[in-house]
Amino acid sequence: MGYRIVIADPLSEAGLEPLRRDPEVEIIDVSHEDDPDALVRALRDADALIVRSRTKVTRDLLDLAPRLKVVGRAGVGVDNIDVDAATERGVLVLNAPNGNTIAAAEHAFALLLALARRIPEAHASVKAGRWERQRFIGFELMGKTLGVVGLGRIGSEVAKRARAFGMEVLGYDPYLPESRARSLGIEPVSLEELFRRADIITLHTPLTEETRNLIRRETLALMKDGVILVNAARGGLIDEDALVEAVRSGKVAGVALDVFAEEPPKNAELLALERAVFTPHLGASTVEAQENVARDTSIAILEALRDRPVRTAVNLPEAPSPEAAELLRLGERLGTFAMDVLDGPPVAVDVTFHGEISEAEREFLVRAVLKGVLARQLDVRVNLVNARTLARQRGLEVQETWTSTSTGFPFLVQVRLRGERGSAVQVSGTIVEGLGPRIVEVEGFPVDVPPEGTIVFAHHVDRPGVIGRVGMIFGEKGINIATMIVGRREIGGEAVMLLAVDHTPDEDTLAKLLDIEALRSVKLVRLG
Ligand SMILES: NC(=O)C1=CN([C@@H]2O[C@H](COP(=O)(O)OP(=O)(O)OC[C@H]3O[C@@H](n4cnc5c(N)ncnc54)[C@H](O)[C@@H]3O)[C@@H](O)[C@H]2O)C=CC1
Ligand SMILES: O=C(O)CCC(=O)C(=O)O
Repeated sequence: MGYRIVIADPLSEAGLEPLRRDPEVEIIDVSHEDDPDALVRALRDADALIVRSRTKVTRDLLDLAPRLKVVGRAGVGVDNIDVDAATERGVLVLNAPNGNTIAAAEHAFALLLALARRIPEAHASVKAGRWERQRFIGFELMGKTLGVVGLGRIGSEVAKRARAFGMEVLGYDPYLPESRARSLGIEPVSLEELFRRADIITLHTPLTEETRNLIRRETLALMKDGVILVNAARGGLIDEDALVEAVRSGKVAGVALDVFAEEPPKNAELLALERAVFTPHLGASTVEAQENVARDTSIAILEALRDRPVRTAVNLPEAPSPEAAELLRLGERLGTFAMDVLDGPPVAVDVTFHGEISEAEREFLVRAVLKGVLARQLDVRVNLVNARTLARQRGLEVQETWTSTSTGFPFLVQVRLRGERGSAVQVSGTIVEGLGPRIVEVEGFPVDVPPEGTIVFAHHVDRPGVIGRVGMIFGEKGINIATMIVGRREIGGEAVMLLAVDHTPDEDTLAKLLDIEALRSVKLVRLG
């Protein structure tokens, strides 16, 4: 089965090489089409969509792509993608966050140096035949204090370069440990202190509700008179009207912008400012960065299409380990098992983890369990991306507990699915080295079965002859029993039976089983 991958925005041809050489991939490149319907037509049977920043991946656009599995952003910011809408539809969103870090950091410096040495104006003057050496007096970076807001990939590279220029570097990032800032030679400070002390402020945060209009009248008022501002992150971080006022009043002595609230910018007052340097969102526009992000996105898209863990997923936590696939299989099958055995619709899932299991593994397992529970009930595609969202939408309560109590297994995942009117099912599993996922407990009875294929699950009373009669019924129907596991707590007491069968028994066979007096209930579990 091939994959149809739509490319909506121009990307580096060299970076697309992993897709071009994959025999299973068909590329539909509409990036140079003038007709806006070309994208709509291409999306009808697309498996993946790759964008840079031009294409807006809206809820409506996603509705036109019923087969879409993944959207790849060849860059960092995903603010051109409606990630919530993608998540609801089970569409994975991924980005390429590492490939353009250096390009963006160097561009922030290019902007700052261009502003400091008045290069754009001086260049224009020379081109116009003038030689105005007295007009273009700049300022040096050495000894100045740079305030870096956002100390992630780009912010920390900017800080490194600033140190090399002999600048003192202050940094503000509420999500980064102070020790990390210090190890980069950055003095961690509050945002207010950064605003008060910095000669030059450069922004490197994503655009979020918290960072929108980070630079506005009130925050500008805190800054030094004659401050310099650089923004190569997102236009929405600055209230442009407030900025225009501050530049006109001299509060801000210069501004260098690569990004604008609206792109291309329409704010004539902003564009008319002197002591300003503007570029048309070029931060990531180097040959190297574009090749990097296109390659990283191509590789990640192929991983996603082949259901392999993706490190740069935006709406899915980072895959926990190379063994993630086994964990996912275990979680999903425990969910399916519980769902198939439960009487009536589920109202709550309690997932209890015992032993050594990381936070990332727990998150993946919970999503996998929910996927197993929900896939039986819903028409819509359920996957790890939308499992939590769908559970919430359907009012399925999810409780997670993690205890360090030893169970004899390195780790154990216990799923308790609760239904209406007090019904409940409990099933636990683990991964056994060399054997893979195993179900090791059902309804409090110890068992040991791989969560595979079709399983007949029965409650019975531990009496002689029951197992023989069950075997006979299957034999008469020509159904081979691959494995039979019986769990009991005491001789002659309540017991459970799990029979892995090679063919799915029909209703008649199940009814015959129920005729056995000692058999209390029989359920068919289909684990795929
Ligand atoms: N001009 C261009 O072409 C490019 C622009 N960008 C922009 O730069 C931004 C940063 O990119 P990276 O450094 O790669 O991202 P990153 O995720 O590595 O770093 C962002 C940092 O901002 C911090 N942050 C979040 N909220 C904050 C707040 N309220 N105050 C202070 N810090 C906060 C985070 O903790 C994180 O450390 C991207 O989100 C994107 O919008 C990225 C690449 C190219
Ligand atoms: O694709 C581009 O050039 C924009 C880069 C960018 O802003 C990002 O990666 O967030």
